[in-house]
Amino acid sequence: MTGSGSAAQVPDAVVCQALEYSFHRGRGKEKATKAVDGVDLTVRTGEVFGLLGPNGAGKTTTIRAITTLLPVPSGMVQVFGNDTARRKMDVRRLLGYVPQMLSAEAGLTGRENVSLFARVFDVPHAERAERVSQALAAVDLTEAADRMAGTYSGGMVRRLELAQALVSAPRLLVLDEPTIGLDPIARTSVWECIDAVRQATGMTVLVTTHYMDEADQYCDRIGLMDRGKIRALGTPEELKQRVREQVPELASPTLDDVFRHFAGRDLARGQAQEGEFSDVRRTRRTASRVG
Ligand SMILES: Nc1ncnc2c1ncn2[C@@H]1O[C@H](COP(=O)(O)OP(=O)(O)OP(=O)(O)O)[C@@H](O)[C@H]1O
Repeated sequence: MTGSGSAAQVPDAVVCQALEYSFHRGRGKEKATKAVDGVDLTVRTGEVFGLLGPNGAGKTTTIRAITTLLPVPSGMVQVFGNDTARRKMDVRRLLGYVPQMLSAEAGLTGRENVSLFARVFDVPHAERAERVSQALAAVDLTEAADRMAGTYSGGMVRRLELAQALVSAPRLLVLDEPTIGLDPIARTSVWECIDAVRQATGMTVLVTTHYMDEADQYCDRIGLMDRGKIRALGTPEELKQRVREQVPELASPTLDDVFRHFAGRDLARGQAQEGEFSDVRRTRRTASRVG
């Protein structure tokens, strides 16, 4: 699969074709939830791609398949041309992943946390100290680097987790709800760090979020996901333009209007109806992050 546009021969960062994933439960695994239902998706090399949708839409399941943390029972996923089913370790070497779950250790300093990741990801010993310092500097944690992570604010913890993911110099950074539960200032600083690293390295970023304003401001293209399917895909402006053409009375649609148009319901309603358990789980994750 080659990249689109003029950058021919450069493989796309991610290609998903007809991706499906179901969770089975019950004694005989007879009850199934189809979390991902035929997703076709391309993330172009160098872009910031946002997977946007309410709780339970299937975003996390999709990125867990892309990051090789879930098998792909049906469909195909490639990362920079590597099939995740056949070249799992090659794919993992190309990735940095910041999951929703807390991945920093409170009882270690920021520097120790990042060093741990440098060792796990085989950063050469001779380069390790320098690379750790660079990763901490990239997320503006140089001054706090030798403090215990348990003393960090929620925003600092998220930036520390970014540094952990960046220390192996990934070509693709995958972030699952990177700003969930943060105040607006901390959210902005997380995005500024992501943006600065991307400008400096040309790294591709795949991010899930349900914050429409962030997607609008920071993502080059977005995929609107609901109930396991991609409902619409394009730049924020392209999606708004499609709504303007199809609903002329909406002269200045927001991304919320775009979601409502393509998913047939409000993003907020999707959250309230399907996201209660996720919301509690997420609030707890956030509390443990900050606490
Ligand atoms: N381990 C699991 N076992 C059973 N069902 C699951 C599991 N993980 C997710 N699901 C279900 O799969 C569907 C998609 O969940 P997923 O976490 O991918 O959505 P999401 O868009 O990332 O939402 P959230 O941000 O709330 O995690 C939901 O219906 C969810 O309840």
